[in-house]
Amino acid sequence: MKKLSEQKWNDFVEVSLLKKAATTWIKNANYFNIYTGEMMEGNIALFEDRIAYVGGKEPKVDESTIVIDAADYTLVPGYIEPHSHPFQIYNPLTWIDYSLSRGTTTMMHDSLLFFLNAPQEQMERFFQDLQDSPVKNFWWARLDSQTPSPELEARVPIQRTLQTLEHPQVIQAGELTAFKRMLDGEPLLRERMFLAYQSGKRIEAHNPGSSVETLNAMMAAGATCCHESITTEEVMRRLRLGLYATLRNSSIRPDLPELLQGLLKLERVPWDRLMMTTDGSPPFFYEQGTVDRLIHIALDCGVPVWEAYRMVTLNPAVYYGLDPDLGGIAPGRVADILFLEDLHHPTPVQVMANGKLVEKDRSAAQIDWSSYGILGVPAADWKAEADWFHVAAREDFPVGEMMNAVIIRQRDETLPVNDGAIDLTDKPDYLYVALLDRAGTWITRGIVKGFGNVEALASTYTVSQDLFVLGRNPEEMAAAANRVMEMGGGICLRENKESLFELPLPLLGGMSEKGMAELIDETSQFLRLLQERGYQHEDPIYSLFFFTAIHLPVIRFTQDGIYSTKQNKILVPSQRLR
Ligand SMILES: Nc1ncnc2[nH]cnc12
Repeated sequence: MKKLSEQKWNDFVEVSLLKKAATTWIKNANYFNIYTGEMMEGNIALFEDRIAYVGGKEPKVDESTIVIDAADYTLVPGYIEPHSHPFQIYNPLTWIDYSLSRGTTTMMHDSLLFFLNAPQEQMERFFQDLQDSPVKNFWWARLDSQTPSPELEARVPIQRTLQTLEHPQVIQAGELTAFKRMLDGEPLLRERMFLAYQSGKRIEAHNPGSSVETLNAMMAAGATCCHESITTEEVMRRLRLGLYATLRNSSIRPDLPELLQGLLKLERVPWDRLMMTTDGSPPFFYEQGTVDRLIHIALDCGVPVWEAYRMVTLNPAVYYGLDPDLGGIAPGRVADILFLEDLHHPTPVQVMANGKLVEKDRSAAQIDWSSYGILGVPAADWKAEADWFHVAAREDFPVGEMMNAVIIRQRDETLPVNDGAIDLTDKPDYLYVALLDRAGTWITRGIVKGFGNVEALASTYTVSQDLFVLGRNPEEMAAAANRVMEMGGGICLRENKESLFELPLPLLGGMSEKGMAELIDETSQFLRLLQERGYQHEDPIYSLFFFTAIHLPVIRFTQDGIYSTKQNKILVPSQRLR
């Protein structure tokens, strides 16, 4: 956090001594003391963006002091999202803006999108320019790309990891999804992890299902927190070893209620080592709120009020070493203050960030994304054709069977054949799928079971940044792929020879510039359309995103072909298109 100049610091101390006029006076304040769990009454005096005084006395005022009567409200500190992926259809600006409207005043963001797409200088300039935002934005240094694409991976040289770790806005390293490769001794990952360890910054692990032994090794390597618990036992396993645990409620892992109910059965809950996150869900998931919804859920589960608020304010501030500046309504802290109806309604009526009331209905700033290296999808000089999507027959084809939205198991099957190609006519729950690069030079073809019954769906929204196409009708799959490229990236669902749904994603083929409200409507419609066509998992948007991610088991679609994470090998190779 920025420090005050000596002059400002002196003025600040004078305001706190009640000798110099406050710039803002919040009077009749009923505020929640996050340090003690007490409701307090009194006055809050600000000097510019900071809280100078909290107590029973009235501050000194002058004609320029802004006076806010808070008698009708309960005040709590601004919320902290400790684990944000700011690029899931929304872009960092629209995501930050929406989160702010729901009370989040500090965010820790994944920088993956910049790592993979923007040069270091442009990424750092973006970090810098975002400092004018009312939200305090911090970043993570990504240690692995999750992508099987060697070209993308090559954009994160070791020097870059080091430079990023040294950046003052970068508060942690991780999340390390490739933990197994790191523990197995893969030199590049070991080297990056060592840099993270040496930096002294927090290191976010990503260890689903890991044993005590694996967690031991992760902690020896430097990990300090993990957000991957899906049972109460896994939460406790982390806490017992001394890790912080972040409880997750996301579109693909809406685990929070169960985790909390399990914790509440324990004799003693180490609440101060817990945080909560929404883990970068797509827009439709945020209709009822972001961090504010996490508090709602916690209160509904019977979590004591103090603990529910602490997990998204003081605890993350302490964990990240920011508590002298953030996480409470207290002298010296940044004036991030939420005006609530009462503690049982965590969605704020009014948000104050950096000592200023946030205008309602403000729209996110417009910026020239290209100046930060965030470009569109280049126009295609190729057209997909139906026969690109015919899958050559073979015995025991490794069909990918979706176990949930993102976990795909291998199911070897000999499928019906017509003219040398797999014929799914009598297999309504199966789809042809293909991954091709945006330049139309290679293609990986496969079969997926359990996504539903769609004629054609194409998406540039993928971790590997290629084009993923799936469906039952190769003609229409070609049309959907071509349409998505014509749109300059996005998602297109086709049926009966027309587009049923189109979502242009002009930023890298993965993000929109539209505001959150619009994106909530559009992605809700997409979810509904797919559910009507038999999609039974939680989130088709994450399904599309993660078909190409290699940190999830088992069948993944990559540039080299259909890949098994279990066998660590290509099962069906890709083919050149031209
Ligand atoms: N590992 C991950 N990478 C990118 N986005 C994510 N959203 C949730 N988990 C993610």
